[in-house]
Amino acid sequence: MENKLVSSWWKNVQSLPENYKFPLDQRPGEPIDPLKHSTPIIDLTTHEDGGYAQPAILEQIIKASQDFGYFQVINHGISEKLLEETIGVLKEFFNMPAEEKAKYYYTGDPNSKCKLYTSSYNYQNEDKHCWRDTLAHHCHPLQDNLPFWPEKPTHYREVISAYSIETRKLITKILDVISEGLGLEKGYFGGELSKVQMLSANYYPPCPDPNLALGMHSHCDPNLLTILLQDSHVYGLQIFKNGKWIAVEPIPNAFVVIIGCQLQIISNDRLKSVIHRAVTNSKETRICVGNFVIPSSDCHIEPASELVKKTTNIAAYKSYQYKEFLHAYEIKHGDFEALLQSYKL
Ligand SMILES: O=C(O)CCC(=O)C(=O)O
Ligand SMILES: [Fe+2]
Repeated sequence: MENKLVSSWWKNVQSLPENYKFPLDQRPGEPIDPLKHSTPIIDLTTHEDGGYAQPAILEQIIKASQDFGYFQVINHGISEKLLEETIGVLKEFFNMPAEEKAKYYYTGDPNSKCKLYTSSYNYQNEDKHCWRDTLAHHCHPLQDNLPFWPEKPTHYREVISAYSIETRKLITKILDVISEGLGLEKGYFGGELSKVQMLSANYYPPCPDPNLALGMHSHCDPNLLTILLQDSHVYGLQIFKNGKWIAVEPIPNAFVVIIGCQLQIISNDRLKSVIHRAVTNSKETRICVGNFVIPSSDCHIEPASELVKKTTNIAAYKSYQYKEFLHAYEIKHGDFEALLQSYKL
């Protein structure tokens, strides 16, 4: 079972196995160079009193979330050391011997609290596999979830605890700016809307033929908001805009913030959920650590009534429970437009 993990066998192959070669229409192709494109980068430097150094932050975040559905944040307050340790301990995890990783291998048990899998949860039924392994577990509340995390590498729990606490603070800060920008009360996205926090770390080893393979399929994130920590210099993330794939420049120590489907719906289409994917490269391993803020499964979701009242007065989406949306997402997540359409009023 454990030998399926690409992190355990990629060094033994010279060419890409057939079941990793995607059909022509799904192959990566040449993305648009990010440097020819205005990537939204937002500086979160704060004054001593906690206020932002740049007064325009609110408008910048809302504009980037409207126009792109994603942005990058720099000077966010999380130490470089912690970010390096986080990437480092995850690299160590995926580089452990196959027998050690086998303890966490996902066997299809939906109750397992720490899942290590390759390509997707649906490996058995896939026609083609993605060139990646993923380690996923919940991280909030910390004390309830920590006992299920990997015990090795020995400093995994210490580093990832600190990382989870710091990223939750940053996410809360960003969500507070978004709520203010949308004219909603402070803390609007707290409580049930952001009850769950999940870490999902992706490991993409060097791929023998990156032109034929994919690291992660094109998708939108079904949750509220995601922040991604990328390896400091390895390209891989791409976003889809105006019919084209654009590479997202890896900026050292920055986070990529991705607007999830729930934020698009709650904001009544003011903010956009971005379609994105990951490609591979032949030279370097890439790690991308995702932190997903997720509503509780019973949480009722609908366009925020205060926002609807202040704007069009017409809610674009019906109300539903988050678990219903997630179920629909699992069935048709490749077709983002159809998914959102099915919730339109
Ligand atoms: O590896 C990446 O850059 C993409 C990760 C991602 O989109 C996800 O985990 O949902
Ligand atoms: Fe994603």
